[in-house]
Amino acid sequence: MTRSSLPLFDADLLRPAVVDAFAKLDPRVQWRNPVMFVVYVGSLFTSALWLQALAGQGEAPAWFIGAVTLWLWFTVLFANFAEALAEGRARAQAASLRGMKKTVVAKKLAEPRSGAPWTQVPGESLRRGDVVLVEAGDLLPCDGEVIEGVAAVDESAITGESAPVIRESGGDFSAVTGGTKVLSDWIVVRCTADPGESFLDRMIGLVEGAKRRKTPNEIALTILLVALTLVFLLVTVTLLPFSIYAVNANHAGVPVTLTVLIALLVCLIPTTIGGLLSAIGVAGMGRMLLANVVATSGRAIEAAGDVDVLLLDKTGTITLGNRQASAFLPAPGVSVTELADAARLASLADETPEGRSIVTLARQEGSAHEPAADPAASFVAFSAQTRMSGVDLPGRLIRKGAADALKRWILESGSAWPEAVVRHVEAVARRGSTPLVVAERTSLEAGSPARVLGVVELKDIVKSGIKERFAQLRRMGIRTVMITGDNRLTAAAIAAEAGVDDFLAEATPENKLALIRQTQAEGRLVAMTGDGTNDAPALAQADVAVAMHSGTQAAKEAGNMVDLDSNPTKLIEVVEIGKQMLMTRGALTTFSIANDIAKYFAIIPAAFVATYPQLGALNLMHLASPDSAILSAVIFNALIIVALIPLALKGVRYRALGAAVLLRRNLLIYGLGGIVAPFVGIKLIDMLLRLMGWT
Ligand SMILES: Nc1ncnc2c1ncn2[C@@H]1O[C@H](COP(=O)(O)OP(=O)(O)OP(=O)(O)O)[C@@H](O)[C@H]1O
Ligand SMILES: [K+]
Ligand SMILES: [Mg+2]
Repeated sequence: MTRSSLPLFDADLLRPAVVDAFAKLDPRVQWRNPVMFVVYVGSLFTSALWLQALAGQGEAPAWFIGAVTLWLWFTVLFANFAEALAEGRARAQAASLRGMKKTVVAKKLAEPRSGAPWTQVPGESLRRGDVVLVEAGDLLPCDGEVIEGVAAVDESAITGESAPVIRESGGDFSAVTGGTKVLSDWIVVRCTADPGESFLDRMIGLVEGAKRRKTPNEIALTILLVALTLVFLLVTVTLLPFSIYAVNANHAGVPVTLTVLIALLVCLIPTTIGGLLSAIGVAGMGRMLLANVVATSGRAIEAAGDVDVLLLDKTGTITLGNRQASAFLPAPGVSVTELADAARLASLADETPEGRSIVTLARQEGSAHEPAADPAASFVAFSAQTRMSGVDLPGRLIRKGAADALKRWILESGSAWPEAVVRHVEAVARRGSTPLVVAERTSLEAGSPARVLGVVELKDIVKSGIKERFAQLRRMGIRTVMITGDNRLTAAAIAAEAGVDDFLAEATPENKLALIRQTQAEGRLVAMTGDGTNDAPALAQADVAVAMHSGTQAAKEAGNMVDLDSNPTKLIEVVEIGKQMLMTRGALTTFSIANDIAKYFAIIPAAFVATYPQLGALNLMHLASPDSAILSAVIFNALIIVALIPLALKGVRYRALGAAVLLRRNLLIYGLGGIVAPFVGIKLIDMLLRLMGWT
């Protein structure tokens, strides 16, 4: 689902933004933005000069100093306002997600199991590690992980999707989010976040000014802007002695005033981009939320604009991930019932959806005897490293798992790997299903008798519409690679069906991590989309890491974005938003610097015509008077910030064109626009001032 965009200038957001613009006059806030800090100090300076003028000792007429001062303060306030408005919008969007964060009464369990006594506590008192019981009709009091039970959960408050989802312990569907509602049955949940630290809270922290950090690109741009500011500061400061010297040498003219010098400085430094820079970044986060993506890192949004490779996990990301056992294919000489019985024994303690579905299918296939809970049985849990699970009974070890893992296990015993099983495995894999081989040994000693019992087919479905979306990513210049723990044949079948560019099969979490590191070492920016706990290390390493909201808590913690729609191709939007943000920043920087050219013509002749009358010839714009020229330039400089707020908040339009074409287009529009706009704007303001009788 996509949330509807807020109107750009919503009355409910405008008022607080205006108040906030004044609150941001705090020098500690201003200090964070060096370019605007110069304007801030300049405004303080001219304010003092104005007071002096009111007292009758002004360097220029009080009305002139007063008017310049007023517009310098407006410049600071407009920049503050842009930032406050962007923050307000992003906050409002986040609040629409947090709307359900009401006070919830939690049933806190004394022990981490169902049936333990519970006490009622307020949801805010819960800490990481606390265990709660959530029953039908209850709201989830915290973000957490299901450790027992299965329930249908209404997550519409977060995803906007009305169909309930199943949340259960064990597999990749165990994460639950605070504020969502359990519709049926019950679950025992371990809280994974302290109050105020859920991923939604972190995202909100990111848009709040106080906690926001500059991204690497923002820092680089800020350094450039500061360097420019320093150059202009130096130029302006040295103009004063020159002016005084010229007046003394010629015994004629008047030296330039401090007010004019400060006005000149503010007009020349890159205030347009300086004033809008943080608004552009915050607006990017807001746009992510509109796409139903909660970003917890500004740096990741920026990196998204430059992504080269997208790695995706298969199960749960490209496919629906609800792998269900659909058939038993016994080895020669083994009956279906015998295979079903063994598979069932090996799955009794397997809490993954795969394990549970095997038990269900075994019952349907006539595995009649309910295996008694054998006190001597010890269960071997599934792990992404071993890629198998099973049970150890006295004199009988049963395993089920990936074919290559089981093959190694069987060959260790010295037994053969039957050809018939290879054929079953291949047939299942070619259908895009996951084959699980079931086998048994009498002991782990080499040479102990072993037997392969057959293959269980786990069916999964490729999410619809995915192929077209991958084609779109290809057009954007992004390579898609599927990485899966599954075997090569299944991987190849799913890769072909989904239309990815490449795949890596039989991958362990270490392999996934290694692939990302290697790709990054080649100088490429890597995005990763995944849902499972075993994807967490890879997600933590990727530059842009989008965790599926349907996935595990571990995946969400490791990623730097969560897609509430759990849509693997959401990266298309994420990339577009990233590119749009980078382009907006570039466009406004170009515009801001191009602006200077016109300002030279407007303000320099005006500032120094009193000192060097010959400069009058440079008054190409035929402005009314030197005072009017300077004031018009200052007013234009302030108003252009307001005029560009919509562009900063909405972003320039992104089109899937080549990078070079885009750059040329933007240079033309914003470079040329930046040169022309002030000539027109300053002239108009000058005429208006004259009409109103100000100058
Ligand atoms: N419960 C289980 N018991 C035994 N073996 C399993 C179980 N679940 C999965 N396997 C086997 O282990 C392999 C890897 O596991 P898993 O599917 O979790 O890997 P993955 O790296 O997350 O890949 P994917 O992209 O498919 O999610 C599976 O392909 C399957 O052969
Ligand atoms: K400027
Ligand atoms: Mg997985």
